Amino acid sequence: MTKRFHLGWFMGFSPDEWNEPFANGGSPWDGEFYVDMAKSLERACFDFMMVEDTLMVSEAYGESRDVYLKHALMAPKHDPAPLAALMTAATRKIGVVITMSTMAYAPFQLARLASTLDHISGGRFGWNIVTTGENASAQNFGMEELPPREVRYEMADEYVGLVRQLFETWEPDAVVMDREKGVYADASKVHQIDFKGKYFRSRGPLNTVRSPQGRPAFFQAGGSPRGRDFAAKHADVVVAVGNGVEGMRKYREELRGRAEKAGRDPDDVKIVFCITPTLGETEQEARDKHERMINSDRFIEQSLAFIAGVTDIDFSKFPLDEPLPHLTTNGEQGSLDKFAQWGSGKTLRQLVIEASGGLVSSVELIGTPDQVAEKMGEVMEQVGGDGFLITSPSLRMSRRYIVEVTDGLVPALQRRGLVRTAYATDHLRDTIKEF
Ligand SMILES: Cc1cc2nc3c(=O)[nH]c(=O)nc-3n(C[C@H](O)[C@H](O)[C@H](O)COP(=O)(O)O)c2cc1C
Repeated sequence: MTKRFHLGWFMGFSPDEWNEPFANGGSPWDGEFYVDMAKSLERACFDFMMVEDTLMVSEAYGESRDVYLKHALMAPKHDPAPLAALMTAATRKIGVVITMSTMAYAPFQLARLASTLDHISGGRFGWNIVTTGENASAQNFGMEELPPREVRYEMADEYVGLVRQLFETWEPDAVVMDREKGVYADASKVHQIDFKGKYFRSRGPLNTVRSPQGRPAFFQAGGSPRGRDFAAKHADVVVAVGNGVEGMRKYREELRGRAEKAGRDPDDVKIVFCITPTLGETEQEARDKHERMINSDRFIEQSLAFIAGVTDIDFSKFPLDEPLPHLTTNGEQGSLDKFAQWGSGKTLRQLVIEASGGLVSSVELIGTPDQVAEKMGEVMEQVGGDGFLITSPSLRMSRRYIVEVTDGLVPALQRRGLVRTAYATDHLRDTIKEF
């Protein structure tokens, strides 16, 4: 039997497509657009959707907010937690994962919110653990600048240790609702933790009932060696942008090795790779679409502003037709490395065109649904697993693109036995572990 792989979708509570011929409106703030999307993805049996998040209006490109606001790039971006509640209320099986930064929430507050959302979703909630990589975000939370990556992950390790303990403060049978004795919860089964770490303290217990999954599914995207160790230690699902098939295979092997060193069964850590398929009724139509996108006026500016936003490097300073000098960042080094192709001698313009649409594609997938499905199957076989995280090539969602995937690509994958055709379990962590 063909080995199946997992499908997730990566999106943000950001403006949907607003100025293209098949735009939807650009003001999805009541959540309805994304609720519809969640229903469509559930119909297509996606394992989960993951809502990204950042906490600033960037000024990284050209030291100004202008480009970001002009293109609605990385801002506006609304809070994913209430959206998660709406999306799960409208669905029954699909997992909903939101990004919350260890910099932004007090551990108790995050544990409480995650527990509440796990209840509302009936056990389908996931937390994408990020440490935040931009100074502008840190400054919104009262810091002068972002702590160095090593410190951020040291803090995050302690943070996750603490919230894990908070999730355990209510034993599974703590709520007894004994009418005769008039007891709602058995106090002997609700525990204080008195956590005193280097960075965080919390007394506990949590004031929410133990959630259906006990704790949410943990997602993470470690790119640096330190980040990968963190992912290998904590994550149920690691999301990554691979550098071609070989890069994906190596990343997965390496991460599984780290998980084993951390004392985990590597099969308990699923690795899913970002892709941005471009689909058409014919291969030529798909290629034309792709060409139109990369040759549009705004493409280069948007791509550079995006990579500037996640690396805190001002890409407006570099000439477009010369190679980049070697650069490092306290932000997303992995995204920078993938984008810059160090040593290739390529000009900045060539790099942008090759990154083709948001820097988040692990392999190029352009063609008819059948062609792309076939290639996805081949790639997964070579990589070894465990799935893909789809996002749109323009990083904007449109109903048209969602339908191309749910009614074109997914059925083509299902016909090949490569993805699920039904949900077997109710909880997100079980869905992820099913294969
Ligand atoms: C697919 C993917 C999604 C990510 N989503 C977010 C996000 O929503 N918010 C955020 O602050 N960082 C996000 N990141 C950044 C990661 O959390 C991480 O910082 C990055 O991969 C670099 O790794 P490092 O922290 O080990 O340097 C994402 C990364 C990837 C690859």
